[in-house]
Amino acid sequence: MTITITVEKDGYYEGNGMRHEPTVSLYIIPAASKLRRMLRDTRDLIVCPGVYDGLSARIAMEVGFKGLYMTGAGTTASRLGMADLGLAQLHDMRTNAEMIANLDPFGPPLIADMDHGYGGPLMVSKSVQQYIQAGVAGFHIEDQVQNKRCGHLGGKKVVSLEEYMTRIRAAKLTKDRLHSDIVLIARTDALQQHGYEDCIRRLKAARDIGVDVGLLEGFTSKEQASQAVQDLAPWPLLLNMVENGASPVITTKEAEEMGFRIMIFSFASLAPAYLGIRSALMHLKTEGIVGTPEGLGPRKLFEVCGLMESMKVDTEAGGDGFADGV
Ligand SMILES: C[C@](O)(C(=O)O)[C@H](CC(=O)O)C(=O)O
Repeated sequence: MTITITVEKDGYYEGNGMRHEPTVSLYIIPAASKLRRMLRDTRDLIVCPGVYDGLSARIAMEVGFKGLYMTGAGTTASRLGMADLGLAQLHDMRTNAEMIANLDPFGPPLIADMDHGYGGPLMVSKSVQQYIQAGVAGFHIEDQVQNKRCGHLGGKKVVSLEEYMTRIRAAKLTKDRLHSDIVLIARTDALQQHGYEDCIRRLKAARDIGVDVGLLEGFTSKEQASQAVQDLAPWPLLLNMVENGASPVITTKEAEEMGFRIMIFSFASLAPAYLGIRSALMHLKTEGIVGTPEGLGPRKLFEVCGLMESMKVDTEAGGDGFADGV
């Protein structure tokens, strides 16, 4: 059966000879659909810097990245002041992701860390539903045990393939039930404990359930990274580049040549923030002044955070809050 739908200029559409009111916005493309289309319609590597709060996300958008990645390590460090040891819960992760994903409705899609899904299949389902409702475009879910840790630390443990697949199935079923385009990314941390072949087995099992993208965490060599792309082709793979972590340094150019489709840089904002803040505070301690470069006053920082757009909204609505500027 062929259904022809004609969308009219006013957004109404015709179907079965009748005019229908649009039930979905024709103007804002959901971030999940945007990301899905980027994966499907281009061959480009989608580069997503890791962001962990509103300011780091705003900076990444100012620089013009086409995608963003919300790091769980960064979220845990900035919201809880703790190390990436499975301490952030669904609430911490979802509220952070929701804020970042909604900073600019026309902005870059956000891929978010979902750790192990925060529990059994029921919790995974709840997590997926909340990420969808938060406007997250894609997320990765892994096979580490509940007492998880950063993928670039030693001593990681993973659950059995069977248990991991219950998480994956719960995620896929929830996505389908909610008719969401959210991009599912299966991550395996099994390399340390079980070796490369087991990782490929786990990722293939996730792929066969209908997961969109694979992530093998903690490659130990460039050859291994390249091999994984070939072993799983044409299934798209995501590369997590953590400089000074467990893996060799791989640039975006090299990742693109290897055939990766998405690349995240988990510590892209967190490490420079540590260096920048520490150096400024050391200066304050020793010199009695922060020493902020000229031009970097409150106004500049607020501009990065949408000052002009906010003023426009008020003025267009007839408000006089900014009649005399700021
Ligand atoms: C990708 C990751 O899950 C993250 O939280 O950003 C971390 C990054 C890290 O802690 O090195 C991970 O790789 O486990």
